[in-house]
Amino acid sequence: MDLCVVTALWYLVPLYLLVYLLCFIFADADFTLLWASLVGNRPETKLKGLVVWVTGASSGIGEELAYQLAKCGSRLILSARREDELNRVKRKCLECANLQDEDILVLPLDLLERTSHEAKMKAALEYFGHIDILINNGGRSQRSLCLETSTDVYQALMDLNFLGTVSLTKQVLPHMTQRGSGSIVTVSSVVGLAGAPLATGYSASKHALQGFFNSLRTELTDYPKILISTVCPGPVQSKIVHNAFTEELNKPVATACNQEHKMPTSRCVRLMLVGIANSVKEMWIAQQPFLLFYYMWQYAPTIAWFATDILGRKRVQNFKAGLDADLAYFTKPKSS
Ligand SMILES: NC(=O)c1ccc[n+]([C@@H]2O[C@H](COP(=O)([O-])OP(=O)(O)OC[C@H]3O[C@@H](n4cnc5c(N)ncnc54)[C@H](O)[C@@H]3O)[C@@H](O)[C@H]2O)c1
Repeated sequence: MDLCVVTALWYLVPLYLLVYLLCFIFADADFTLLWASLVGNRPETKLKGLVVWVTGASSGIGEELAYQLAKCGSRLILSARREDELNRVKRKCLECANLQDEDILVLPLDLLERTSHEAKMKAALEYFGHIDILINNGGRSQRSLCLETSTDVYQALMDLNFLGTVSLTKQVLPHMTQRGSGSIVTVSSVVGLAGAPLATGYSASKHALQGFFNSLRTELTDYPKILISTVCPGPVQSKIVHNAFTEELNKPVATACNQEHKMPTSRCVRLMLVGIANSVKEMWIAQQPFLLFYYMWQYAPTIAWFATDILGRKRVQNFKAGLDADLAYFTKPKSS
């Protein structure tokens, strides 16, 4: 081989690896999604005018989805249980975007009341005539040790996060297969791919969603214009810890401290919209060092087990010491 080529390779390969490493250190999403955000379709172009149904739109990620979708010019169906909160979100959408009152339908919905979902679907169709995108976002997390957690809590987590989502999806899907197009986007979690202590039931419900939607996607290969997408965020600023289940139903979380160390909600939602606009089937969204864990779980599970055992032990110790479980990764345990 020519000496010049060998010398060039000698310098280029480490340079390539260095660039790759730097990209990875500063990445906050998987490379497909980051690539789409650099060179792919812009949500402002692709989502304009589409009818998007968002569940869990009264706070956190769902609320931010409403604002960013409104700015993209999407028409919205906002669902959650509290109508007054949804009206507040609607008002803010109208203030920040160029939409008319009739472009946003407030449709209160309880994911647990599965018998009401058919009527909600009818109401949505009567209003807009069709649905382009369903974003299954509503859900609750968990902060409790398995040994102390009542089976009722596990039942409630599966009823809400899994069956509630499946029920609404089953209402919307026939409409999309009839039209031959549409997107069903489901907010799963990093714990839908891996496991985390204090979240055994939550993680199980998100794994169930992953299994359901991964299977559904392959069942729908005759409908190439229907997108089934799952979003797997790591820690994101929202009310999720405050609203989490504990060891007993109706027992509130004791310590939910500030969320500043987590990914800003606006960044998570921007990446989600980029993913939807570019038909990304699975999105990994997390800041480092959490993003590293997704890759380890995917490509080096033995190393992932080792690392999660160390972090998991610390998380449990801190939880028992009365510290916020998320923040506890970055702080020393205190007994008072
Ligand atoms: N914030 C995070 O760190 C994080 C990470 C991974 C995944 N997620 C997922 O993101 C989604 C949104 O959560 P968030 O972080 O915005 O939390 P959040 O608590 O701020 O919002 C949850 C939303 O779900 C709604 N909801 C709860 N129970 C409902 C019911 N029975 N019927 C209808 N709506 C109901 C709430 O009213 C609220 O609007 C959830 O599915 C959650 O599992 C969040």
